[in-house]
Amino acid sequence: MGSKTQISLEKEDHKRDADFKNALHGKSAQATGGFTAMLSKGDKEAKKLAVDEYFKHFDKKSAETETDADREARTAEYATLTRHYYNLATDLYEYGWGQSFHFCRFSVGEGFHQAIARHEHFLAMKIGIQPGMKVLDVGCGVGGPAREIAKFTDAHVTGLNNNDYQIDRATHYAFKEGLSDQLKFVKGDFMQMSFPDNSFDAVYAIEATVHAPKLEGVYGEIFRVLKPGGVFGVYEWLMTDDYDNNNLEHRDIRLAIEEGNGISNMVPISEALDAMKTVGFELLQHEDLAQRPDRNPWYWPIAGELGYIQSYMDFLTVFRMTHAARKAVHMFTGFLELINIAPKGTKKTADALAKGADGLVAGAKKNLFTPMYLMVGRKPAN
Ligand SMILES: CC(C)=CCC[C@@H](C)[C@H]1CC[C@H]2C3=C(CC[C@]12C)[C@@]1(C)CC[C@H](O)C[C@@H]1CC3
Repeated sequence: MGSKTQISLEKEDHKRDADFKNALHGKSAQATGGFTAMLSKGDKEAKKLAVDEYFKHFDKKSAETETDADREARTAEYATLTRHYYNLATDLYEYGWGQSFHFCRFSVGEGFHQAIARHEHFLAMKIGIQPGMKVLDVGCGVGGPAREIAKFTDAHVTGLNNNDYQIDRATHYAFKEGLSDQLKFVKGDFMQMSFPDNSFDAVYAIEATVHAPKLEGVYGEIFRVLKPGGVFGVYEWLMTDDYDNNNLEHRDIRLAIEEGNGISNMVPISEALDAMKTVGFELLQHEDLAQRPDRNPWYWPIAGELGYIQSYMDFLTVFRMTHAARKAVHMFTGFLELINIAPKGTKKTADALAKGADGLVAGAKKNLFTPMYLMVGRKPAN
């Protein structure tokens, strides 16, 4: 299951990606919410291409029949796979979850958005962000965490992202919140960053580096751009020690998580720890936060277990994640495709996300998977 093979990097082409974003998303990056954005897309052919490019890696594949070559084909195209995944999934994420694309712990009585923000503050605190620092957010999504951390710490945050549409969304939200002076969003592959050596005071990554074809590659780049003495903190998606690659049910769960979440190859905790040390970090802390004895488990919103709701406001947020609401989205998107309002592939994407969510819940309940393995590492001072 570990990835011992050497990975070659995908050649970047920023013009091709920007042209594709314009064709697929048109002006929808300025739309108010995820659902409105979903319905105001551009070229239907571009959508078909994104769907084909993404699902070619998963269609007709199963844990039973999958070969090493299938996995290698996915990791070889890690950047294209992830870029197209987010071309397809971003609007649904915003509609169903919000603008911070990550899970979190929940304390007693805490509302959904408050818990999400606290998870971000916790990481900012762990890496010691101070006012005025230059901080890098690796895989910044539409910038929810970067905005929260900029407001919370008064630092300057640069978000790095491989998806042009998400960069447009992030830039739009930062402008709307009057944060343009504190935030900047940059296009790029985190396996081959364009930043000079030693350019950031601190770096964080929230549930993003799982998209890397090899953790050593992305952690190595983070180590390079971090100033000596600077600290890196990450919430990593990993398979736990209970995961057994010889168990078909376990492999089924891992593949469902990978397909529903744009991941080419998810690795065990040991591989992440080794990668941190190999690239040179002095490991200050590592802990699976999913193992803390919280009354409400991290996965409860996507499990649709409404009994865990802690405030009336959360009902509206979490209702969208229940099986009933997912089914409604499935039927509605199917209908919109039929009458030619939504481009083909919208329903297929919604279904893959729902299947991925079931995989996440099954993985969590069987303790095979964690989305919040915290690692904090320091780059030694010269
Ligand atoms: C993909 C990675 C590495 C991180 C994203 C974590 C979460 C924000 C997403 C994982 C599964 C997603 C689903 C949705 C929103 C975003 C996630 C929780 C939906 C609830 C969006 C609305 C759809 O109808 C159902 C989705 C299920 C999965």
